[in-house]
Amino acid sequence: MRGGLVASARLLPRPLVRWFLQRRAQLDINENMLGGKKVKIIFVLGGPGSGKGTQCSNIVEHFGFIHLSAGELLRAEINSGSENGTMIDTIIKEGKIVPSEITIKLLQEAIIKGGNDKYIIDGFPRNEENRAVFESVINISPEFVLFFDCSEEEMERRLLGRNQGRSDDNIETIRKRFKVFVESSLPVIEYYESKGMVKKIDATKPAPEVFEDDGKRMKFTNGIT
Ligand SMILES: Nc1ncnc2c1ncn2[C@@H]1O[C@H](COP(=O)(O)OP(=O)(O)OP(=O)(O)O)[C@@H](O)[C@H]1O
Ligand SMILES: O=c1ccn([C@@H]2O[C@H](COP(=O)(O)O)[C@@H](O)[C@H]2O)c(=O)[nH]1
Ligand SMILES: [Mg+2]
Repeated sequence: MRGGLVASARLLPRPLVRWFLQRRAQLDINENMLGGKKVKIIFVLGGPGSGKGTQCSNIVEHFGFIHLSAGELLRAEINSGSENGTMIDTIIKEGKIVPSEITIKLLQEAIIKGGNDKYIIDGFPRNEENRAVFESVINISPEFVLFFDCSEEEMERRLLGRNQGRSDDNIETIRKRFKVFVESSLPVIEYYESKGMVKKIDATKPAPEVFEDDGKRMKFTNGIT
């Protein structure tokens, strides 16, 4: 295990540290191994409405990754009638961030179930605690991080026009999500930037151009096969 566990443990309440340590033991997690599989992970970050989900579908279609959207997993958890459903629903409507142990457990289970070794994780980690816990306790580092850079004006326009019945696609929640993105999620991107792991994508352009970018689609996978 890398030294990061000590740092991330300091960020966490004691019962949470205990919970994660038990899970590590149960799942026999080693460096970039989960459930006996060696996995490669790309994180996809960017503001609400920057087009992460849209481009992840393209990446799946063209490059054979499994797409895991943390937000979709949380919405599925609400719809499953789970005991945490009401709490997750309230947090999403407030544009806040769900506790790490809930999101990471859902991601872990999805990776273990997934019949693949390449995962593109969309919308996670959302804050420094998410990042530190995932990397140190789950012990998987991303190969790199895609950052979808888009203006708030354009993201707001897209979200208000999304029309998929999401409870957070309203102007009050959108404004709260922008604030949370700047205060909590940008520091995660800055952390990876300081390690030279971020590929910045100009996400303001129309969707086909974001993916094609003069035919350089491979920027999305950095040659991972
Ligand atoms: N490049 C683009 N230009 C215009 N509209 C776009 C573009 N990319 C995505 N959209 C549209 O904007 C809306 C938001 O896109 P998408 O759901 O992919 O964003 P997201 O980053 O996953 O958002 P969230 O964080 O809220 O899940 C959708 O209606 C989508 O069709
Ligand atoms: O890691 C995560 C991912 C998402 N959330 C909550 O869900 C909503 C919607 O997420 P999308 O990625 O935009 O679908 C987000 O605003 C958070 O409230 C989370 O808490 N943690
Ligand atoms: Mg999305």
